[in-house]
Amino acid sequence: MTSCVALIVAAGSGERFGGDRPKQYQDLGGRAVLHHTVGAFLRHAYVDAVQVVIQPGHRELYDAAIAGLDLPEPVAGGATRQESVRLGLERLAARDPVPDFVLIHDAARPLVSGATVQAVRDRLDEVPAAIAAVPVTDTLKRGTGGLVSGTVERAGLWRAQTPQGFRFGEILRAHRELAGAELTDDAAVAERAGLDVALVEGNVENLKVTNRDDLAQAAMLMNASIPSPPQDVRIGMGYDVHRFSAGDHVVLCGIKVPHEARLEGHSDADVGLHALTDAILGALAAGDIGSHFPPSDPQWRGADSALFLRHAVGMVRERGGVIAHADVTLICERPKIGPHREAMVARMAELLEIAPDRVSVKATTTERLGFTGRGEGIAAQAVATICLPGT
Ligand SMILES: Nc1ccn([C@@H]2O[C@H](COP(=O)(O)OP(=O)(O)OP(=O)(O)O)[C@@H](O)[C@H]2O)c(=O)n1
Ligand SMILES: C[C@](O)(CO)[C@H](O)COP(=O)(O)O
Repeated sequence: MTSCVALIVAAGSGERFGGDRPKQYQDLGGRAVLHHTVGAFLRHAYVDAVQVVIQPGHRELYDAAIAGLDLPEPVAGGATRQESVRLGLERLAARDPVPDFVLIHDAARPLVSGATVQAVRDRLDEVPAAIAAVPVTDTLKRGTGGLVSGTVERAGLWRAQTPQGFRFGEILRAHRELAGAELTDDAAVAERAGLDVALVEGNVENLKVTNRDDLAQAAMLMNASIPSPPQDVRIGMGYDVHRFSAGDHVVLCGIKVPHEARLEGHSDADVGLHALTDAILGALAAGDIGSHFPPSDPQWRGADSALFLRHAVGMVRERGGVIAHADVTLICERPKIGPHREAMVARMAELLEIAPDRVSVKATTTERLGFTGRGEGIAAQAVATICLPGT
C-alpha cells in the first residue's frame, strides 16, 4: 500500500493582495482561505496526511485559521515559495516511513476539487510528476510600454496550477539540487532535474488568490457551488438510539455534556452524529453507518463519531456535491439540550463545512412516555439535504 502526503505552502506574505493580513488568512465564506485549502486534502480519501508550511510570524493567524482541524506542527517556510517547498519536503523526509507520493499545493488555491486531487495522484502511477493545469483559451499578447508588441502563439500553452504531484524521492532530490534556482513552481524544478511532467487537465475554478478580485471571485464560486436547478437534490433521514449506563457524561452532536449517566456504544455513542451520518449516507443511497464502520471492527472502539460524519461528508464531496442543510432532533428527558445547542450547531457546521445557519439542533421529550420518557436512553432523528451535480 502506497502513502501520499499533501504539502500545503502557506508561508507567503501576500504582497500583491495587501491588506491587514496575508491572503491565506483572509476570510472566505466564514473561514480562512487556508482552512478551506487544508480541508479539501484532509477529507480526501487519497491523502494520508497534510503538512502545512507557514511563516513563524503568522503563528497566531495560523492557529486561528486551522482551529478544529487535526494537523501536525507546521514547518517554518523560507523567503521564496521554492524554499518553502524544499523545507516542507525536508520535514517529510524525516518521517518514518517517508511518503511514496507528495502533492504540493498553494494555500492560496482554496477551491481545489477532489476530482483534481484524484486525477493528479492517479497519474503518478505512470509518471514521476504530474500537475494540474488548464489550457490557455485567450489570445495572448506581448506588451511593451502599454502597446502590443506581438501576438504569442497559444497552441500548446497551459496555465500551471497546483496540486503538483511527485514521487517523493525524486522531487526531494530535485529540490535539493536546485535550491536557490528561483523557479516559481515545482514542475519547473522537476523539469530542470530531467523528470517527465504530465499535464492533468484541471478546472479554472481552482484559481490562485493573488489579489482582491480573486478573493471576491472565489467567494462567488463558493456560493455558486450550491447548484441552481436543474440539480439532483436529495434528502436523507437517519435514526439512532443508545442506552444509558453508569457514567458521568454523554457526547451529543460532537459536544461533551455532563450527565449522571453515559451512553453505551462501540464508539463514543454520539447518537446525534450517528443519525446525521446515516441521513447523509441515506441521501447518497450508500448504505448505513454500520456498513461503513462495522461495530464488530475493534478499530472503531471508543472512536470519535466526528470521523464517521467526516467520511460521509467526504463521499458527498467526491461526487462533486454539497450539503445544503442538516437538522437533528434529540429525543430525551435529560440532559437539557438548550444550554449546549449553540456549541452543537457550531461543531456540526464545522464538521459539515457549511455555515452554521444551515445547521439545526432541536430537542424534544416524549412526555415521560416510552424508553426515552423512562430515561433509559436517548434517541436522535436527522434529516440532511444534499445537492449533487445534475445528471
Ligand atoms: N516564501 C513563500 C512564498 C510563497 N509561499 C506560498 O506559495 C503560494 C503561492 O505563492 P503566491 O501566490 O506568490 O503567494 P505570496 O508570495 O504570498 O504572494 P505575493 O507574491 O503577492 O507576495 C502561496 O500559498 C504562498 O503562501 C510560501 O509558502 N513561501
Ligand atoms: C505554483 C503556481 O501556483 C503555479 O501557477 C504559481 O506559480 C505560484 O505562484 P507565484 O505567484 O508564481 O509564486
